[in-house]
Amino acid sequence: MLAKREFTVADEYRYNWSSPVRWIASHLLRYKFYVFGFMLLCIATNALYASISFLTGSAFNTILNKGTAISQLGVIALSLLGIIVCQGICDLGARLFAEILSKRFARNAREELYTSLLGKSQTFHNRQQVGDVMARASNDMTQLSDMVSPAFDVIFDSFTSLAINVLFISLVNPQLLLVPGLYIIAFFFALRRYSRQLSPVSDQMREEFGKTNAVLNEAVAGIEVVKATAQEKQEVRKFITRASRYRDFYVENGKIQGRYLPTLILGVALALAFLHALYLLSQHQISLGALITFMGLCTNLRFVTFMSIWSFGLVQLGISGARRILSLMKEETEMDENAGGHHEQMRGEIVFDHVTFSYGETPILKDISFRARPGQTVAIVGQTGAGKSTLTKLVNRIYDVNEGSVMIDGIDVRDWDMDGLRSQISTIEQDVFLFSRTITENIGYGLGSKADRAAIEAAAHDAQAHEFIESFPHGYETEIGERGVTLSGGQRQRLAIARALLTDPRILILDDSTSAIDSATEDEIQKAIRRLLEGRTTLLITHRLSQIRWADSILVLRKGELIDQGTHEELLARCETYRRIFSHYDSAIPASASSGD
Ligand SMILES: Nc1ncnc2c1ncn2[C@@H]1O[C@H](COP(=O)(O)OP(=O)(O)OP(=O)(O)O)[C@@H](O)[C@H]1O
Repeated sequence: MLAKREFTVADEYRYNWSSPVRWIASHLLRYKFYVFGFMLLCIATNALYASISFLTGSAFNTILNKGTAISQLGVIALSLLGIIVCQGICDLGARLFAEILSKRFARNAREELYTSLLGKSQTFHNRQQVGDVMARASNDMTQLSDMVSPAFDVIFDSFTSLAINVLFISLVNPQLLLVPGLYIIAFFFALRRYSRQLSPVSDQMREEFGKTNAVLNEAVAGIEVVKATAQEKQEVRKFITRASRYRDFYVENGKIQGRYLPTLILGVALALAFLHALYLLSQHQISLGALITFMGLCTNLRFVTFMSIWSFGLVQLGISGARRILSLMKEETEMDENAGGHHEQMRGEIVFDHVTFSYGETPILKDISFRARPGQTVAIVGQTGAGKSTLTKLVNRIYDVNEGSVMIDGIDVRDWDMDGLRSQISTIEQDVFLFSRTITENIGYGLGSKADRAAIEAAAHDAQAHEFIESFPHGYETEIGERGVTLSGGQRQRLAIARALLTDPRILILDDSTSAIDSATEDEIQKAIRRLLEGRTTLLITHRLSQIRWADSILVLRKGELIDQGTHEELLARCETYRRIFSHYDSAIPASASSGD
């Protein structure tokens, strides 16, 4: 388990992460009853199956032994029937237990990965390709499930069958063990070589599959750009290149399977075993019935031989999948939920004390210091790329500072309980994210199941969203398309404002929040925003002059440095950069909006 996580689930089951195999074992051993039940049922199935050959041999001996009564044959036939029925029941139980184990394993591993991803920092998620993460969460998970059932199931079953058949052969006549013994030694060496050859190819296959998925995911997510720039051919080429690499490893995998030696060795072994048994028969060391039993038991060795080709292939793919899932979960994350940290109702004072921050090598924010008192609105202005959005992301710890500190109510944000901190800060970003759920669920998202319908409608009213929501045929129950594509930019932002109003945060971060709203609704939106800001400390990034003017204080950023701060009038009077930005914003504002300022 990782030392740092942003999110944990109460009473979480701890699995062993020290290696992929141990991780798999710890998942399976969570259900010991099913694991041992499966093993016992497999052993019973195989013992019963092997005894069929035994009884067939005794039937031959009975027939050849002229003095015996026909009733003895009847007893053997009835015993065979009973054995077959019992074997069928045990077989059914073993398969059922294996299936239960496989599905529970996949379900628990999915849950573990999902929880782990939710607990990772934003920096971690910035590093990942969504398509690759999805491939791990879906396809690699399926490989895990297939590895347990049918692969493990068949492997355990076939190796139990091997052991029991060998045991039964030794009961017929220990001398008969010679050829099967030599075969088993050769089989194990060949199998070890096969697994070693297969392992790197399986790893590469899973890796290539993830990359192919990432290319596909990116093209589908950016389909508008692909179409608008007529780059379908380029995307197809990229995809084919990736898919061909995956195919090459798939073919390589097939070649290794094709070179699987034990099937050939088994053919030779069966012929030698027959010769050996004939020799022993000619020496009167075994009966004809024993020879038939022996050959029946030898033929059962085919099962383990043939099944190993694909079952070991599936196991290798499962282990490769487990390795990829585990490596994602084990990747260190920078932040911790800090459970037990400072947690109380915020007043809303924000202090930046000599803050320096960088995403990589180059500092994006340099030595920033300012104070926002509770309830104040602080606007942040600066050219594009100056670091305005980055600065706001340090307040709710999307990222942590490199130097200096960000304090809320006098406590460093790193000492706050993560949940307590984030639940009292709301952000409305430039690119509002909505879930493909109903409007009610989207507005109530920040409160989870606690949101009631009346409060949601009141928030929508205040955000000037009620009217357009009601105009939809399903009103508040309208399903929003993925990422909110079925709504206009302005509608998305009003839903975001409603969401923020509902959570009633002490601190609000508004990042260019009204830029997509047309001038006709501008006045109403201004009202909604004023209501939203009332009594909350707000960090405001906007191109709206009217909003900048309301601000109690304005920070002027240039290339990550805070070059001045003060009120609109103060800055107009003394800050050349502010005047320049201000004149730029002014000209960017439509005439109707400007006149309202
Ligand atoms: N996740 C990230 N990883 C690496 N660099 C980033 C990341 N996000 C932003 N940057 C870089 O940080 C710098 C500041 O970006 P930021 O988004 O804070 O600027 P901004 O002032 O808000 O710009 P805009 O007004 O265009 O939104 C930019 O140079 C940008 O390239």
